[in-house]
Amino acid sequence: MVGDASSRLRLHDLSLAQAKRTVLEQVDGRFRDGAITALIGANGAGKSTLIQGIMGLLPPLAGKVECAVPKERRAWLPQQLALDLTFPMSVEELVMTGSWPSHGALKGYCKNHYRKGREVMSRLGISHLAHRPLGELSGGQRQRALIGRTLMQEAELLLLDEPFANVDAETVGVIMKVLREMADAGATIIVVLHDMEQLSRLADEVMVLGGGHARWTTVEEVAGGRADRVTPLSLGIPGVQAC
Ligand SMILES: Nc1ncnc2c1ncn2[C@@H]1O[C@H](COP(=O)(O)OP(=O)(O)OP(=O)(O)O)[C@@H](O)[C@H]1O
Repeated sequence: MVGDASSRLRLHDLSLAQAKRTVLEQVDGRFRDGAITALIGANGAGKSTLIQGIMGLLPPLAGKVECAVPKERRAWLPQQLALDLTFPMSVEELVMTGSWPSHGALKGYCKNHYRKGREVMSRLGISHLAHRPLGELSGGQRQRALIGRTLMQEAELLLLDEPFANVDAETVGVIMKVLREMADAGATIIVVLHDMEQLSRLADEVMVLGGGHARWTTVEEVAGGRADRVTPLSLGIPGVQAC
């Protein structure tokens, strides 16, 4: 069942491949609306692959992704290394592009867009950087601007791939606060994380990838270093299955 109040993103027996090589098999699960799910696993376990599959950038080998979040409310923040932010654009211009998925890229902005853009930059503490070119930002400033873009978009499904890599501690705190506020407003958030301290601070639920499969565990299990030994859990969400 898809589209009920509790979970607008579900994976059914999902298998994904990169360059014809199977990376993940039979991944099942529901991602709860309003929850932050940490996606963890060793390098090469398939975390980015799963994110690409959920975003529809990688067609399934088998199974399916069911997502009831409208396309214009889905946002994906790739790893910073994968981003080319050298093109000539200011922080404000980047944030404003968050309105494109729902408003269109060619219509121009009205004063409400600009007001909202200013609010978003203020919330992230980057108002003073509004006219700074992206190429002149630090890693943390850049990440705040990118999160600002997703706020401008009013993202209801947000996938973030290692959002705290190369980011200062203050920015980590600011971004965590904004992500929690987005989740409290009902957004479904999935975050690839490597740092267990960040996971403990941020995550409500945890999906572990390894050996080509996924399983659900809890923050407590991961914090206790037992994630590799837990049996699949439903995390209290009826119907969640794990491999
Ligand atoms: N574009 C690609 N072409 C071919 N193989 C790929 C491609 N992208 C990823 N892979 C392979 O797919 C597997 C899963 O990679 P993926 O990037 O999803 O892992 P990850 O868990 O995100 O790793 P990391 O923690 O290092 O970012 C790896 O074996 C990787 O080499």
